[in-house]
Amino acid sequence: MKLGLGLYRRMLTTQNFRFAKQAGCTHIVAHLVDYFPEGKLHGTDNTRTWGVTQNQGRLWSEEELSDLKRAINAEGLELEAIENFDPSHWHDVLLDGPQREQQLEGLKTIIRRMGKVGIPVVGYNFSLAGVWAHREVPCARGGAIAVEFEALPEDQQPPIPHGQVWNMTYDPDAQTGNIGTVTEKQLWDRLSHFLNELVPVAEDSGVRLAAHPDDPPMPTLRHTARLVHQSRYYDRLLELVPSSANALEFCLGSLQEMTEGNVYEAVDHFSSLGKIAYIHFRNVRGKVPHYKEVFVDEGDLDMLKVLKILKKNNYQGVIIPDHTPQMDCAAPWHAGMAHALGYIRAAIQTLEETE
Ligand SMILES: O=C(O)[C@@H](O)[C@@H](O)[C@H](O)[C@H](O)CO
Repeated sequence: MKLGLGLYRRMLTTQNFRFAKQAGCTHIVAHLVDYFPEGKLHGTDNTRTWGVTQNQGRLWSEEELSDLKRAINAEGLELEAIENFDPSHWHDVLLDGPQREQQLEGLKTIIRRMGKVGIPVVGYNFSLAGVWAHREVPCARGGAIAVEFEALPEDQQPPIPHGQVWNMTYDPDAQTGNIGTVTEKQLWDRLSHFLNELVPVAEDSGVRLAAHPDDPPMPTLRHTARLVHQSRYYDRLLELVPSSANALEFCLGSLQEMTEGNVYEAVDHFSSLGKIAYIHFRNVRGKVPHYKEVFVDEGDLDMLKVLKILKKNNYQGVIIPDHTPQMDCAAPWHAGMAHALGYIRAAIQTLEETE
């Protein structure tokens, strides 16, 4: 098992690479979409989104991907994954819009470039409403600020406006109105087309596509269906296009928030199949429709038990904390991460010693 750190676009700096190295990480997961400029997962509602996407008509170039990899390698770390496509690269893939085929070609180009540069994984979240309706509250130990989700009744959930998807605005000049209702069948058909097109290219390029489950794992949100809101839907996703390149960005927190299934069994099942590309290692209290994110050592999930199962199945991939509560100090994000990384590293070392 390898320890990694996820860094948002504006945090991809030498200083943060060193921070990761100092905390015992060997790998970096890089977010290239410019959300979270303040370096934390923040709340979202009708008025607050993840912002406007910055890459309209501009695919990530081979040069910028290799520059990033080089900068990370220079600090003695590996670049394991790019997490999330930019909505400006694939909004019509998600929304089944007129530019769908052209955008799929763009995604293929990105994957080929990643393969050439040697970045082995791209994490994606096939979701229309995205990570929506979290509130920032002091809900973790000692009053640490973290996010809480409490589902609004369906009729109070605002539909997704035109020009917006996955909680970001890709077209600030879009006409008024909204995308209306999207059914489960429509969404699975869109995913199926996406995977059929992309998985063969990923396979040829030596890149794995890794699916994030729904966060929050509600069956619908903002009148649009969700895909993986129970762990069994991960099986359905994998069966659509069987390939080693069709894999999972396995988010323990999201799985624990689901109402059905057993997370330990899911960890056992998907890790024994070799389907986990990398892991979001975070903890929560509660389940949908109401849960809170908490420190890794105070949630409902027994994180050590999870690691033992991974070890039993010889999981060799990367584990990142994903996000943590903010700690009260001059560097709230870094302190939260250092705490989680220290916890995971100690647990992995202990498990390795007992071999
Ligand atoms: O990094 C974060 O803070 C999260 O928002 C992500 O884990 C997110 O859930 C995934 O990237 C999927 O969009």
